[in-house]
Amino acid sequence: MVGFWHRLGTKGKALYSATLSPPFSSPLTLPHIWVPTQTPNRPLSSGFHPVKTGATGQTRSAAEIMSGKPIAKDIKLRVAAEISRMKAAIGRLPGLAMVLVGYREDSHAYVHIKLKACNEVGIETSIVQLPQDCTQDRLIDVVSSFNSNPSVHGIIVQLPLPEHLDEETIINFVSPEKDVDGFHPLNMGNLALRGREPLFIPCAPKACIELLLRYRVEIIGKNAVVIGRSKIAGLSTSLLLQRHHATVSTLHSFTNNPEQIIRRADIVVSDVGIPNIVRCDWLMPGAVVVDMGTNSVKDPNSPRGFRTTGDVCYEEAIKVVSAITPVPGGVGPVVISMLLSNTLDSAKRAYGFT
Ligand SMILES: NC(=O)C1=CN([C@@H]2O[C@H](COP(=O)(O)OP(=O)(O)OC[C@H]3O[C@@H](n4cnc5c(N)ncnc54)[C@H](OP(=O)(O)O)[C@@H]3O)[C@@H](O)[C@H]2O)C=CC1
Ligand SMILES: Nc1nc(=O)c2c([nH]1)NC[C@@H]1CN(c3ccc(C(=O)N[C@@H](CCC(=O)O)C(=O)O)cc3)C=[N+]21
Repeated sequence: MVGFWHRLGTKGKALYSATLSPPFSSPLTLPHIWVPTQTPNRPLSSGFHPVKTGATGQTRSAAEIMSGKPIAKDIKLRVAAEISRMKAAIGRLPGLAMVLVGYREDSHAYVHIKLKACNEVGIETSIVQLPQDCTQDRLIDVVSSFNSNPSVHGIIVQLPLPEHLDEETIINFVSPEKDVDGFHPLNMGNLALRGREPLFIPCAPKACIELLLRYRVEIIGKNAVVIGRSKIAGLSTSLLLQRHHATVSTLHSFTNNPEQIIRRADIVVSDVGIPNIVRCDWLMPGAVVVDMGTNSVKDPNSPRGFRTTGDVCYEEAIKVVSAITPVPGGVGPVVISMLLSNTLDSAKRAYGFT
C-alpha cells in the first residue's frame, strides 16, 4: 500500500471551558480572519535598562522574555470555545487534513504537535503518509481528494518535500479556500498587495506579529530586519511586517555585511536555520528579537539526545536586547495556535457560520 490513513476524531469534545485569565489584554478577534492587538506602547531602544551586576561591573539588561506559551494557551481556549459554539449551533466540526511525505524526523515531530493541538480544541484530523519515493501524481491525487472533501476545511502539505517533487506545483494544487498554511500564490500574492486581503495569512508571520503586539512592541515606522526569505517564514514575515507599516529589510544568503544592516534594526526576526548565527554584537542595544529558528543540536545531556535551539545566541542576546523570544517556547507554540485559528476560520467560511 502506498500510504495509510487514520482519522483522529474528538467527537465534538472541547477540552477547554474555563474562563480566560490571560496575563495580557486579549486582542484576538474570533471569528474570521485574525485581528491582532492595536494598542502597542513599548518604546523601542529607550526601553533598554541596563542593570549593574557583580563586582566586575558587568552590565546585564532587564530583557523581557517573550514567552509564547500563555499566548498560545489563550488562543487555543478561544478557538475551542468557538468550535463548541459551532458544534452546538450547526452540528459541524472543522477538519484539517495533513500530507506527510517521507521519513524526516523533524517533519514527523511537527505533524505530531499539530495533531495533538487539533485534538485538544476539537478539530477533526486526517493524515496521509506517503513514502519518500512517492510520485508527484500520487501526491496530487491525495491533495485533490482533500480539495473535494467537504469535511476538510484546511490542507497542509508538510514541507520540505523530497527533492524529486516540485513544491510549487503541489502548493498550486491546494485549493486557496483550504490553504490554511497561506502558501498558495493567490494568498501569498494578496498578502503582498496593499488593499487586498488573503483568505489565509501564513501562521509563522501571524505568530510573530501577535507576539510583538501582545508584548506591546510598537511596529509602525520601526526598522525591522528579517533574516531569511522562505515562504514559510522569512518572506511572509517581511510582507506582514510591511503591512503593519514597519520599514523592512529582508536579508538572505547573498546579503553583504548583514551585521551592519541588523545593527540598525529596532526589530530583528531570524528565520535562517543555523544555530547561534546571530551574535550579540550584531544587535542594537534595546532591540526586540523574534527568533523563529527551530534547530536540533546534539546534546548528550538531554534525554532525547538533542535539544532545540534558535538562530540567535540567546545567552549573549539577553544582555543586549530589550525583549527576546526563547526557543523553544517562543514563536513555535503560537504558530501552532494560529493554524488552529486559520482552520476554524475556514470551516466557518465554508458553513457560512458567523
Ligand atoms: N517556529 C516556526 O514555526 C517555524 C520555524 N522555522 C525554522 O526557521 C528556520 C528556517 O526555516 P526555513 O525558512 O524553512 O528555511 P529555508 O532554508 O527555506 O530558508 C532559510 C533562509 O535563510 C537564508 N540564509 C541562509 N544562510 C544565511 C546566511 N548565512 N545569512 C543570511 N541568510 C541566510 C536563506 O537565504 P537564500 O534565500 O539566499 O537561500 C533562506 O532565505 C529553521 O530553523 C526552521 O525550523 C520555519 C518555519 C516555521
Ligand atoms: N506546510 C508546512 N507548514 C508549516 O507551518 C511548517 C512546515 N510545512 N514545515 C516546517 C516548518 C516548521 N514549523 C514549526 C512549527 C511549530 C514548531 C513548534 O511548535 N516548536 C516548539 C517545539 C520545538 C521543539 O521542542 O522541538 C517550540 O518552539 O517551542 C516548530 C516549527 C512549521 N513549519
